[in-house]
Amino acid sequence: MTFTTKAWKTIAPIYDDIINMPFIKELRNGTLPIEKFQFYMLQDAKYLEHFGRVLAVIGAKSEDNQQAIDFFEFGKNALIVERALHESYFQDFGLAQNISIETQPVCHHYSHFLKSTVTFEPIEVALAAVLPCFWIYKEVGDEIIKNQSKENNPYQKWIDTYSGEDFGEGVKKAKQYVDKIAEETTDKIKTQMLEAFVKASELEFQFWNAAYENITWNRK
Ligand SMILES: Cc1ncc(CN)c(N)n1
Repeated sequence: MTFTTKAWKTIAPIYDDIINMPFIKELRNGTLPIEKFQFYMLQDAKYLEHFGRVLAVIGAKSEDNQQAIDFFEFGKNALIVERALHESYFQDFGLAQNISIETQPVCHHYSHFLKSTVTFEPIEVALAAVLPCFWIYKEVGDEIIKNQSKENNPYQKWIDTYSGEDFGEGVKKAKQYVDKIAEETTDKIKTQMLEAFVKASELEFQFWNAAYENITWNRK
C-alpha cells in the first residue's frame, strides 16, 4: 500500500468530521455567516504567508531539482494565486487590504507547527506535514462541487479555486513526491511522516472550527 493510501485511511474519521462540520456545510449551501468567513479569510491570509515560506524551504532542501522547482512554484502560488482570492474577497467585503491582522491561536499553532517541522525534522516529515494543506482542500472543493445545492453562492470563487484543475495538478504532484520519498526512507521516518500528516489534518479541522466558533486569544 502506498504511503498516501495508508495516510488517507488513517485520517478518514477526521475528513468525515470536516465534511460534516457546520463551517463546510454552510459554505456549500452559501449560508455561512459572512463574519465567520471573514474570520477565516483574515486568518488564512496570515497562514498563507507562513505556508508559502515553508514550501520554499522544502524546495531549498530538496535534493531533486524538479522537486525543488515544483515546491518553489507551490510556495509562489500560495502567495500569489491564493492571496489574489483573498484580495478579491477583501474587496467584496469592503475590507482594507492593509489592515493589521492578529494571528489567532489555531492559525498561530498551525503556522508554527509547519515552520518547526520544516526546520527541525527530516524533509520527508515536512513533505507529509504540508500534504493535507493541498489534499484536504482539493477533496473538500470536489465534494462541495458534487453536492452543491445553491446557485449564486457567495463563496463560489473559493469553491472553484480548490476544485479547479490547476489546484488539482499541484495536489497530484505533491502526493507523488510524498509517495516517492516514503518508498525511499526508513520505517522510523515513515512513522513520523504519518504522525505529521495526521496532526496537520487535525489542524485543518481546527482551523475552520476556530472561524466558526470565533476562537481568539480573548480570555473572556
Ligand atoms: C489553513 C489552510 N490550509 C490549506 C490551504 C490551501 N492551501 C489554505 N488556504 N489554508
